[in-house]
Amino acid sequence: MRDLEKYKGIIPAFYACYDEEGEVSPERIQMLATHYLEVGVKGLYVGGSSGECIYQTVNERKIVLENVMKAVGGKMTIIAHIAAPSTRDSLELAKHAENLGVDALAAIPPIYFVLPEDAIENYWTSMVEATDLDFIIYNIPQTTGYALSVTLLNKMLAHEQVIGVKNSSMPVLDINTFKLESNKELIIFNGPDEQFLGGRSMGADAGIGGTYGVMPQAYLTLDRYIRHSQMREALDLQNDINKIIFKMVSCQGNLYDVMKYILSLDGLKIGQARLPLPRMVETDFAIAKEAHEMIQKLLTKLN
Ligand SMILES: CC(=O)N[C@H](C=O)[C@@H](O)[C@H](O)[C@H](O)CO
Ligand SMILES: CC(=O)C(=O)O
Repeated sequence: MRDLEKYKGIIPAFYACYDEEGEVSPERIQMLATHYLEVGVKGLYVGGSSGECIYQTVNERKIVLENVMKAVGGKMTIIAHIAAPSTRDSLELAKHAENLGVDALAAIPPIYFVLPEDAIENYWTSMVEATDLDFIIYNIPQTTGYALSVTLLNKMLAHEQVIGVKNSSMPVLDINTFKLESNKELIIFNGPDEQFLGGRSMGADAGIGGTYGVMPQAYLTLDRYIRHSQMREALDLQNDINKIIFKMVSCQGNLYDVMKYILSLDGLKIGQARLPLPRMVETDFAIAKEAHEMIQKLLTKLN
């Protein structure tokens, strides 16, 4: 039986860290990873959507993971997202991640071409077979165009290494369905941060999220309320979190660019989001500052 306890908690999706020229910055990666270790989150999810993996070369993705591991490896749970457009590159990243000693691999389905389900199964299975690591399916239909079926989930769960799903589809019912219809005990990570409470209430064991990185303490508290069945407090806090997310996404610039700017206001400089992700426009800066103030107020209230 694999140890699933090490995944049960708050796992921020790690942001891409660039220098002022837009190059992957080893120093900034180590600085940001160390920051999250000090905040006390359970682990990090490296190289996913928030890590801008889609816009990075295989070599850059390796540098990112190497520096995360250098800073916090062995001190927190590390999940490496290793899906790349080709199976070939994904396998290279999988083996590299295993050599670095990460805890688990995660992968989206193949992107761009709409492929039949058996091609998706083959893609994931090659990654599972490439290493001995735990493997997490990443279900995010709104960006990949493929919604995980219970049939494929159960085929994948037949592999001992496949331990669960990071579920970013919007229906909370999907989480519940995967829990009830799966043929073995599995771990489910809530994806949409706006419904962390909903996902956890309907069976998610943990969370991996894109906005945890700008307010990890808020999600740590929310997770604690849920574990202690303080549902009234949990809903109030989820609402406070959502007002901040709604504020951030009201910017024209991409959410990742906005969150990087917000982190920079706290001295955590990790550059800008990579194009073609839209950068912040002039009017966004005041909105992002407001979001930053809302975060500070919330954290003060929680302390
Ligand atoms: C579509 C998407 O990227 N979803 C992320 C992961 O599940 C979430 O963490 C969002 O970043 C978050 O819920 C903000 O909308
Ligand atoms: C947002 C998220 O979970 C990701 O980076 O994939």
